[in-house]
Amino acid sequence: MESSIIKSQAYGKDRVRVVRVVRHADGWQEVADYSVCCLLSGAQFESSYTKGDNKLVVATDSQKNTVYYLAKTLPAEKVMVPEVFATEIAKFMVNKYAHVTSCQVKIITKPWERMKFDNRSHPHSFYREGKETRWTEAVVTKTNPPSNASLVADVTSGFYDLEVLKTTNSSFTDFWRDELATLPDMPDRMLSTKVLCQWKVVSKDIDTIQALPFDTIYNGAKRNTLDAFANDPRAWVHASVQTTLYIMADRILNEFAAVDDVYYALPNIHIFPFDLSKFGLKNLASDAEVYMPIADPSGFITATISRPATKL
Ligand SMILES: O=c1[nH]c(=O)c2[nH]c(=O)[nH]c2[nH]1
Repeated sequence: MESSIIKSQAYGKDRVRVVRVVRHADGWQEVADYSVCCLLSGAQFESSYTKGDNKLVVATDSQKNTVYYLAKTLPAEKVMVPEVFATEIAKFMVNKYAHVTSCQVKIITKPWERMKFDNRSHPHSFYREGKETRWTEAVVTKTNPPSNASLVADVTSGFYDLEVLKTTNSSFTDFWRDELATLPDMPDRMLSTKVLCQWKVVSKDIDTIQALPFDTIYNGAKRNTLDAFANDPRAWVHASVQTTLYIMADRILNEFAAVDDVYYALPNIHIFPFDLSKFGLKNLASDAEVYMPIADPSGFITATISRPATKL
């Protein structure tokens, strides 16, 4: 047992729930609602695992306190953008504690939509529209531990549980045929998925990363996802979830130079026409109007898409 070695370790506080309100003089208010996970790493923590030595252990309780402390003391704009808040927390940890060489902060946001009445946005009332959830994970690392000399940050951001459905303009035909293939060609089908999309910005110094337009990238990723799903003619011509995924990611990479790669996970939530021929009713192929959603199993299409390596 005692000859075992630690291959990696990280510890901290998960599910730190914090709500930050920004109150403007004219009565307009903003809200950010977060669940934060903060994890510290460093070789000197090994003795807390192997020798029962807590001397260098920054209590997870203290890490939780730090999240609230920073939510109050940072300028509001550094708290309201989750990517910036995550990098601020991680930067604070690696700067304050010499023996912390890397800090990983994940923030899940609870999206509150501002209420609108007669097309006018309400100054301080919000509602939850869908299940779609934005999150981010920032990792800040000392380039030359244990010195504080320089820090690099990697940020991965995304959203999950964006549910979409279209009732036509999707197909799946001309696939591999053998004795195990029973699925007929589907030249026109329903398509439904629950989108998980994430994008990565790698190895930047903190100031460069914090200057990126994270809200714009998030809104653009969502817009491109929906637009490619509903409108991109290539998704219709090539016709598979795989093609739709590639088009979505390609559009995000083309629009946002700061994004290094894009990952999607797209379950193909099957909704098949219900065979009513026993009742003398035509409800298959082009006659389909009544469908049965299939809870399980679903297809599951994933890929990470990036730019081609630049030639030197
Ligand atoms: O878009 C699809 N891609 C597949 O790989 C596949 N496989 C399947 O059964 N249906 C679908 N649909």
